[in-house]
Amino acid sequence: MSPDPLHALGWSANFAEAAREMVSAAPPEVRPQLEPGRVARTGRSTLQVWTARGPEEAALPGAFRHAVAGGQTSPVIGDWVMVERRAGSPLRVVEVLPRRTSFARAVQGGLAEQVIAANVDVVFIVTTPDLDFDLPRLGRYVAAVGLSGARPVVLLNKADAVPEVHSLAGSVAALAPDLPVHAVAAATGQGLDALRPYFGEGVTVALIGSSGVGKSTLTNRLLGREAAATGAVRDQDGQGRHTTTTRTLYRLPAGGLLIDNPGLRDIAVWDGDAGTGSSRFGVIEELATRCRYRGCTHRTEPGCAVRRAVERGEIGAELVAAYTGARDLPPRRAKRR
Ligand SMILES: Nc1nc2c(ncn2[C@@H]2O[C@H](COP(=O)(O)OP(=O)(O)OP(=O)(O)O)[C@@H](O)[C@H]2O)c(=O)[nH]1
Ligand SMILES: [Zn+2]
Repeated sequence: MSPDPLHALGWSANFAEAAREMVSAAPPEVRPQLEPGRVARTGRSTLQVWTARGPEEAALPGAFRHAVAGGQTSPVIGDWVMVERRAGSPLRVVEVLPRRTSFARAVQGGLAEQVIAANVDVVFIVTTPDLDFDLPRLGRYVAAVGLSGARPVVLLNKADAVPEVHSLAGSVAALAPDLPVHAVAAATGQGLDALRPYFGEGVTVALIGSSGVGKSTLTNRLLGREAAATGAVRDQDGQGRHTTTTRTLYRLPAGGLLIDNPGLRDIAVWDGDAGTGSSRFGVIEELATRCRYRGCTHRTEPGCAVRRAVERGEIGAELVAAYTGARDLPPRRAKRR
């Protein structure tokens, strides 16, 4: 298998290492049947995965669907999974490789987390001054994106129709150090050339922003085709508030990948918990599923995946301190998994 098609999909050394470990832990007769693929679309019992051969359907065994605490991680869009290819049977998902970044939102009133997208490198936070523009809230989204592990970039859209776009760029850029801000008009293409450099080979970009800011228009512009239904279409077919219903990973003609996902794109789902609640800790909770002990406090236990991530510089020690401080419960006896 040539590695090149995978690199174009975002494959990197970390994933390769995790895949090697996984393969070497498998029974010898199974090893040659295992290969990686990237989740481009999720369904209930099947996924679309992109392997070195191209887009393929893969079966999702039940263990992934009824994932409970301590069970198998359920694949989400953007995940790298290992699939088993056996002659005469359909491709089958075997394992989800550790995520480099993950977006989660609180569900069940903050009691649980749902990961929406994985392995996103850059998030375009799309906003426009003609809608409910709120600088402090934008600042919270920027911070939340940073904590997820992705790089935040703000797009002030509708520059053709809303002149305030230009006067606001300065105050938006001041929200965080080195925060890129671009004034664009998705409808006319104005300013979009400045976005091309983000779409390097294998780089995954996701879009978030309130309804009506122009995410679908931007997606179509970047893809050069009508992939996502825009507001105008929605008004005609009279469907619900959001027109984009499939969770889709797109490949851009010039390289790079774009996730336009209804669960991710509406920043309202982050509201309220983006600054202080559990969503900023999604990365840690994801890592914690790989700690050796269930109930690991991420302080002194051996085999702690959270501390290992800090040591590797993958997450900040301050975030972990905030997290462990947030749940400073009486010590529980750690249970070996
Ligand atoms: N003037 C102007 N209008 C734009 C621009 N981009 C989008 N629009 C319009 O804004 C409306 C909403 O655009 P969409 O692309 O559907 O917005 P969306 O963010 O995908 O909205 P949801 O699907 O509801 O989340 C449409 O009528 C677009 O034509 C722009 O750059 N300039
Ligand atoms: Zn731990």
